[in-house]
Amino acid sequence: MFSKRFAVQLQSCVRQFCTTKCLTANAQAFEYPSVSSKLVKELQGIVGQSNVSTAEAVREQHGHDESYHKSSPPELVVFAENVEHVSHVAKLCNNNNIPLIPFGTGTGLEGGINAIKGGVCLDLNKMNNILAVNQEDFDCTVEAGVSRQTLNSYLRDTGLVFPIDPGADASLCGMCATSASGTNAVRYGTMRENVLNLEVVLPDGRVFDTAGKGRRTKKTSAGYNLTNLFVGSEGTLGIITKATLRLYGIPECTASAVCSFPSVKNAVDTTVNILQCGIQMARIEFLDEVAIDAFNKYSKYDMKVAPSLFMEFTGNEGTLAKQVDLVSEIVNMNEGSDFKWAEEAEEKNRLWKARHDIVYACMALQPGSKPYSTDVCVPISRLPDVIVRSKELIDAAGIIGFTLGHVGDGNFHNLFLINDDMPDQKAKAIKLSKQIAKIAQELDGTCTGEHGIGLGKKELLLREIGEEGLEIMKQVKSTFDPNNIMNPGKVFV
Ligand SMILES: Cc1cc2c(cc1C)N(C[C@H](O)[C@H](O)[C@H](O)COP(=O)(O)OP(=O)(O)OC[C@H]1O[C@@H](n3cnc4c(N)ncnc43)[C@H](O)[C@@H]1O)c1[nH]c(=O)[nH]c(=O)c1N2
Ligand SMILES: CCCCCCC(=O)C(=O)O
Ligand SMILES: [Mn+2]
Repeated sequence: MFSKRFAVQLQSCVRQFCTTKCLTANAQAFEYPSVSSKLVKELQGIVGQSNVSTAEAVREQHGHDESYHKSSPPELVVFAENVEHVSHVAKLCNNNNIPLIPFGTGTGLEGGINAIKGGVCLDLNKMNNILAVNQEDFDCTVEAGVSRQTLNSYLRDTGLVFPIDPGADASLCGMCATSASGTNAVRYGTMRENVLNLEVVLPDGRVFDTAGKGRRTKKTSAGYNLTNLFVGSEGTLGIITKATLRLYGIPECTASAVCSFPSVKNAVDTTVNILQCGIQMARIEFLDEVAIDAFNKYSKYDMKVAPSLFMEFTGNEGTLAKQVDLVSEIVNMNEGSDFKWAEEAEEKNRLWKARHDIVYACMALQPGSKPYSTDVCVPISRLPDVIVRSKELIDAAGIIGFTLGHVGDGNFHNLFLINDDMPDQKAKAIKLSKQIAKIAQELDGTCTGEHGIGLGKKELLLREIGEEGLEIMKQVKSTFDPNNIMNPGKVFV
């Protein structure tokens, strides 16, 4: 008798053989079988007919995120309503060797959802219940489709907030999957520091909780950190169906300010000085003069067109005043000027919304274009060097590039606008972003602080962690996903 394990291995060899044959016969074919009409019927049997769509418009909508990557629609889209749906769909795809791509809200910036190997897109938006808010314990549990703004609206009267804030209203489990962050990370950390537990469905249909069922402690030393294995896994290991997240009390007082500098270096040096003095900031964001120009035009501001810092201070009345005085001194020391304060809640919200809208502000300067953005992160002392060098490279390439970022974390972006009619511009953007990522890596940094690897940074991941590191990651993947059906073609070269 064959053991079950041997049978699985044999099945996998047969598949590989068939795949090779299929590819030789037809260079256009995916390395996976197409979804058959029998499988469509079986999927309909699991989730109901109305939750399976092969309509072109629906497939197209699920074939790309907000990045420049060419759209690759899945063969069909399945809408899951509960974890049982997810489990049965995963198992069926796994048994038939069909690629399965989890879909949050499609706001990713690295082509994470593009179905480059065909298969089934699993849309989780219908799983949109907020399952628990434990006010005394500062945590909550949400289903996969709940977005960060929906959660924060729900929390409005509790005095609590979930602070991780990518510019888009992304799904919270999508944010887990990309290890997202945003302007608040300098104070609250990224998704990695704020996820207490995840419910995950593996490709074979097994459902498990990464920290153990119902666990929601701030600390744990119990075994391997499976929670953080899934944070940043970009849909390549399993489907995250629930997340238990940390919440925070809304600070008693906040104040926001902007100020301008004569050069990029002055602005970035200011950031480094503030952090080196141990001043706890809630936000320190940088926008260069090119980005400020777009910001003014799109959001109707009249800031000086110069490298600028956007800051937020939090505390009580006493501590806030002290922090503000210290920061003002550091800003003056670095020749900063034009301090403008936003004190009313409405004005503060307008300022930070405008900051979050910056991608759209830049895109409005060249309608019809797509954003191509870098996302490097370096140790804070290296930040002035890498930002100045990236801007020099952009100027030398003769392309418009916007520079901005979460400089309080050593994380920043250069944004280039890409248009199909401008292949030259695209080639320059690709070359520049590789150069900038390599500079960051040489300065002990990473090619992605928060957007992930997706399709565009696979080579850079190899460069960053080396052959051995990548091989170990692949071994981890094959433990969870031996048939390589979970979001194939992403993350790994
Ligand atoms: C204007 C604007 C501004 C920003 C950003 C985007 C845009 C359009 N982003 C990027 C984006 O919002 C971020 O990557 C989100 O985490 C993506 O969440 P979605 O739900 O949209 O995931 P989306 O559906 O795009 O999927 C992203 C990846 O996660 C996987 N995935 C999604 N849901 C999953 C699940 N439940 N289980 C397993 N895998 C899943 C997908 O398969 C894919 O690989 C960002 N980001 C950031 O970190 N900081 C920022 O400041 C910004 N700013
Ligand atoms: C130049 C900006 C592109 C960055 C994309 C969005 C983002 O992460 C942000 O911080 O804004
Ligand atoms: Mn960002």
